[in-house]
Amino acid sequence: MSKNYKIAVLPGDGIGPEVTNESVKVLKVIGEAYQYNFQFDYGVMGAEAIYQTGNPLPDETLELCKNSDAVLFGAIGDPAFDNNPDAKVRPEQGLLKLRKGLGLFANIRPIKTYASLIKKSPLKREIVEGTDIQIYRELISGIYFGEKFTEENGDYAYDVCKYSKEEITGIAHLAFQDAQKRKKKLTLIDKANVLDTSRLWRKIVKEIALEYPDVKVDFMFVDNAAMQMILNPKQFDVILTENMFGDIISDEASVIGGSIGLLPSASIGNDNALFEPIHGSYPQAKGKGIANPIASILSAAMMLDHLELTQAANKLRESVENAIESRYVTIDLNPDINYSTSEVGDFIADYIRFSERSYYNHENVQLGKSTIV
Ligand SMILES: NC(=O)C1=CN([C@@H]2O[C@H](COP(=O)(O)OP(=O)(O)OC[C@H]3O[C@@H](n4cnc5c(N)ncnc54)[C@H](O)[C@@H]3O)[C@@H](O)[C@H]2O)C=CC1
Ligand SMILES: CC(C)CC(=O)C(=O)O
Ligand SMILES: [Mg+2]
Repeated sequence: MSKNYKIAVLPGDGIGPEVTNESVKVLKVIGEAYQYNFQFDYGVMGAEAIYQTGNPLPDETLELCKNSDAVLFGAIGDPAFDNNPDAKVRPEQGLLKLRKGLGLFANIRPIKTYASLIKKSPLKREIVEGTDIQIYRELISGIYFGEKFTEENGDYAYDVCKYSKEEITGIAHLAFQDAQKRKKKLTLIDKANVLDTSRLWRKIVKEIALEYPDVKVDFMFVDNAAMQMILNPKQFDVILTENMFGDIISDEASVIGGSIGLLPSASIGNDNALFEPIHGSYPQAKGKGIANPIASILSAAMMLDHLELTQAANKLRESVENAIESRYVTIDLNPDINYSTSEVGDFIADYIRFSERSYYNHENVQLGKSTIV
């Protein structure tokens, strides 16, 4: 009997719906090939939700997510709000409220390279080749969640950065446990020469490190880390950092692989999990069919890992690698060939179909007839 999984799908704004469509497309094929019953329930959020309901995260959307096995999220954001400093309600508030409401304290962002894309990076081959980093970004505290104030005359404003021991402890343990399975190195990125919150991070991470004696810990100021990330990214194994530093450092790290359109993430809490590309809504590309869907599809693979569907997760990653190595990619990675968002999704879906024997038999398709593999 096939197992049921309830997946909440929040496509969001800009390119969010286009890239999320491709993830749902490939997940449907995975479901058929491996006999998993994925039920996709859609929710509205972001600018789209503001236009429809006045609220960037309607209660029904949060409830839908809470009652699901996992959430697949696209992206939110709209220039109508970005260009209006007086907007009282913003799409981004919906995303922060969603992360907080689901208790998603750890955002995990893997950074890696693909052999055929090494030359797409603006950095030298010897710098990027073999990079393999896991960034653990705290996701529901820090300056994005502290109190805010703007004076009525608009001449004065502040955002407060706060952290508690509990908020640091949960994600730190996850990062140390991952480091134990990897190269056993953890770098805390902070600004402990200036910020009290960073000094708290250092103190707590040093205490927790005693429980993981096999993991080598080092500390790096974020300004230096920004430079080291593009000078010598291979020095990093697991990076642990607070919310805003992790946001910025991970976008910077996307130049190593060749495009931010490749980078997925998992946002993990005690009771819920959400999977999202690290990029935003890229509004300039909306509706053009040029957005790279791979960040979203690899986020779906992280979702399969989370659901303990490891074989399917590995198949999905293999299919993405096949598309990349076959140069079947969007314009950000190949301006000469330039496949569309949905063509890349189709290619990945077809690879799964044609490489899964059970699916062949099921569909009565003759083995060896594929033009794709
Ligand atoms: N998680 C989320 O929903 C996020 C939302 N945003 C929102 O998105 C909007 C746009 O923000 P930006 O700063 O321009 O960041 P962005 O990540 O949307 O785009 C920055 C640049 O990255 C590249 N890019 C992004 N996604 C791509 C994809 N799938 N394929 C190929 N290239 C891609 C494009 O060159 C683009 O100009 C804003 O409203 C912002 O608030 C920004 C970051 C995260
Ligand atoms: C729009 C922000 C709230 C989020 C962001 O940039 C991110 O999570 O990468
Ligand atoms: Mg970001």
